[in-house]
Amino acid sequence: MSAQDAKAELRARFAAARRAMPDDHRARARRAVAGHVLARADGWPVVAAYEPLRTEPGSVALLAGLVAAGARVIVPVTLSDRDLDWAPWSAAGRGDALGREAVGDVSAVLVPASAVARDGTRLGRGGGSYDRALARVPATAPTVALVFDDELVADLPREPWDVAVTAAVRPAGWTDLGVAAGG
Ligand SMILES: Nc1nc2c(c(=O)[nH]1)N(C=O)[C@@H](CNc1ccc(C(=O)N[C@@H](CCC(=O)O)C(=O)O)cc1)CN2
Ligand SMILES: Nc1ncnc2c1ncn2[C@@H]1O[C@H](COP(=O)(O)OP(=O)(O)OP(=O)(O)O)[C@@H](O)[C@H]1O
Repeated sequence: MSAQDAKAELRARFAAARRAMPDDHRARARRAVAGHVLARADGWPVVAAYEPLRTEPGSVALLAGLVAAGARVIVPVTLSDRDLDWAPWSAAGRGDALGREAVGDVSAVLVPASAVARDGTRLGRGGGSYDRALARVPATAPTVALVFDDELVADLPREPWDVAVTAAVRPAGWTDLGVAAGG
C-alpha cells in the first residue's frame, strides 16, 4: 500500500473513533487537554492555536485560557491552495488576516492532528497545510499536537514533506516526542 493510501485509511479510522466518542467523554478530555497546555503557557507571548471542529480535542475554553494568561492568540485561515493564513483570535471573534508569515514569530504552535507517533510524525487532514505552516515556525517554538489518549501511537506513515511535531498533549498529559524543540 502507498503511504498516501495508508494515511487515508488511518485518517478514516481515527475520525470514526472521534465521531463515536460520547459527548461527555469528549468534554472531559477537552478540559484535561486545556489544563495541560495552560500549565505550560506562562512563557508564551504569542501562540498559534486553532478553533476546534466538532470532534477535535482543542476547545474554545483553551483559546480563552491562553488569552487570559496574557498570550496573543492567532488561528489559521485556510487559503485556496490549502496553505494557511493567520488571524488574531479573541472571544469577540477573528481579526483581519495577517499573512502566511505571521506564524514565523510565535512562541508555540498548537497543531490539530488525527494522530501522532512517538517520533513526532503527525497525521493531519491531508492538505499539507501544517507541513507548510510548521516549516515557517521558529526552531525554538514547541509544536504541540493535541490528541485523544488512543491517538499517540508507536508509528505512522511518513513522507518526505511531513514536518514532525515536538510534543503531544493528551488527556493523560504532555509528552515530549522524538525531536527536541530547537533541533
Ligand atoms: N480546527 C481545525 N482548524 C484547521 C484545521 C484542522 O485540522 N482543524 N486544518 C488542518 O489542516 C486547516 C483546515 N483544514 C481542514 C481540512 C479538512 C476539513 C474537513 O474535512 N472537515 C470535515 C469535518 C470534520 C470534523 O468535523 O471533524 C468536513 O468538512 O466534512 C476541515 C479542515 C486549518 N484549520
Ligand atoms: N510544502 C508544501 N508545498 C506544497 N504542497 C505540499 C507541501 N507539503 C505537503 N504538500 C502536499 O500536501 C499533500 C498532503 O500531505 P499529507 O498527506 O502529508 O497531509 P497531512 O500532513 O496529513 O495534512 P496537514 O498538514 O494539512 O494536516 C501532499 O499531496 C503534499 O504534496
